[in-house]
Amino acid sequence: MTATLHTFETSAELAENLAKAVADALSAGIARDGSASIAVSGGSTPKAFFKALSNAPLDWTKVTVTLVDERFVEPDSDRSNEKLVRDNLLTGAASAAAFQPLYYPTATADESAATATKETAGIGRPFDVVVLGMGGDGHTASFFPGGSRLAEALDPQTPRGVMTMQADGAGEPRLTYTFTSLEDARLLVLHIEGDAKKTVLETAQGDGPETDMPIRAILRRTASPVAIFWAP
Ligand SMILES: O=C(O)[C@H](O)[C@@H](O)[C@H](O)[C@H](O)COP(=O)(O)O
Repeated sequence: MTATLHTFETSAELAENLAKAVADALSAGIARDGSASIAVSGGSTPKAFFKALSNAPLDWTKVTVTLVDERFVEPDSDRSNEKLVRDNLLTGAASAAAFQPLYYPTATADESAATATKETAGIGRPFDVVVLGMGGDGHTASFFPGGSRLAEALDPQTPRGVMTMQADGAGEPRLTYTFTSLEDARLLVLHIEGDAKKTVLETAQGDGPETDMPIRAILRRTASPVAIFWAP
C-alpha cells in the first residue's frame, strides 16, 4: 500500500497534529461502532504525542487502549510499555479509557501471549488506530531483524493475535501483535523523529529483503495506507 510522508518542523508540532488525527479517528470509530480501539508503541519517541492525546476531548469511556508490542517485564519496570502508557497517555481525560495489557504475570512469555490473544479477541478487528515506531535497525513492533519468529510474525497467513519474539537487539523476550493484526488499521501511522531515522526509512524504502529491515513489510504490503509522521 502507499505511504504518505507528513513532515513537521518540530516534535511538538508533530505531537499536536498526530494527536488530532488520532482523536478524529477514534471519534469516527465511536460514532460508527459505539466504541473504538487503539494500539500504540513504546520507546522514547511517543511521549509528547501521548501527552497531547491524553487531553483530547472525546468519550474516552468508549476507547480501549492496547500496545503494539511489550517487553516481558512487570508493569512497574522502567522497560514496560504498559508503564509508559499509564504514566503518559492514561492521564487526564484519557484516564477513563480501558487498558488492555499484553503482559500477564505468567511463568513464561508464551503463556502471556496466549492470554493476551484470548483477552484481545474482541478488539481490533480491525483497530481504529495503530501507531507504529521504528528502531534504527529497521524493526517495528517486535519484528526484529534476526528475530526468533520473524517469518511467522510477518506471514500474511498467521492469524491475528499476540505472539512472542526474541532477538539479540531486543533485550527481554517480547510480546507482539502479528502483522495481520496491525496492517488493516483504519488509521495506520508510522511515527518517527530525527534525521537518523529518516535515513533508515529511506534505506528501507529501497530494495532489499524484509528480513533485513522488517519495517519493509509495513512499507510494502499493508492492507491500509501508511501515514508517516516525521519531524527532525
Ligand atoms: O520499543 C518498543 O516498545 C517498540 O518495540 C519499538 O518498535 C519502538 O517503537 C522503536 O524501537 C522505536 O523506539 P524509540 O522511540 O525509542 O526510538
